[in-house]
Amino acid sequence: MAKYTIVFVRHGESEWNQKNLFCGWHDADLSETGLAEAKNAGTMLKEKGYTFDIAFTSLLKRAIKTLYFVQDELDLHWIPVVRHWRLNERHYGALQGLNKSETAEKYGEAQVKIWRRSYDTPPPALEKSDERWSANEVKYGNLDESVVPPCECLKDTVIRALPFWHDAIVPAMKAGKRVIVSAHGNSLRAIVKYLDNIPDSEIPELNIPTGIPLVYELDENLRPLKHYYLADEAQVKAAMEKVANQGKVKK
Ligand SMILES: O=C(O)[C@@H](CO)OP(=O)(O)O
Repeated sequence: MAKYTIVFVRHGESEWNQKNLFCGWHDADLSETGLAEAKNAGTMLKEKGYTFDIAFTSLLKRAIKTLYFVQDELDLHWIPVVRHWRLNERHYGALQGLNKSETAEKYGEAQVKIWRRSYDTPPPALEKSDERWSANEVKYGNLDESVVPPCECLKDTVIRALPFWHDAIVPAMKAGKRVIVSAHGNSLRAIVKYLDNIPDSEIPELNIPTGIPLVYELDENLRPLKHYYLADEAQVKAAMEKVANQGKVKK
């Protein structure tokens, strides 16, 4: 029997998802569709009887707002919310702001897949002089500049996300709290890779859809017993394919 249950949700569609732009640490807002997805995630959780004692999210508004709309549906505005940069999206470096399909036209779909999904090949790095350099943003002002990445491959995201998993999320679960995590496609891929021990060679094929709650049931050693999305299989499959196809040349 499961000792712990944790719910992950990737934020609803952002305005930059809608435009098919590499987003990373750029603080894109939810699109209208994303807002509806966030509310729908809350409704699905409510219908299935989920409730939470604490929530964790990133410093990016697409995840924070998604969490808020989930809380709103569940009438859980009052629970503690811990926001942390370690749950941020993977930093997409100099690709941030570029269109994924146009980048595939220019560099080829295979290269874009490497940049999007390989475990340890990072995208091109941002220069400190670039106006997109994240350390210039007020919200990262209290961070040591050396931890603000110029770009990240998934391996880098695993390395920076796991300390937060172990030091903040696990203790909350062990204290008996029901936890929800609202984060991002790649920060969630990082956590799920760790939980399910997914090999580096298989992780490129994992895509996490927006706005569909993903439930993990864990044993007393925090090993996953099973996981499932709160949506039917066909819907999840289609949503995953949609994410995978974002890196393809537009026909
Ligand atoms: O652009 C991004 O930051 C991420 C998530 O939206 O995209 P991808 O699925 O290409 O890693």
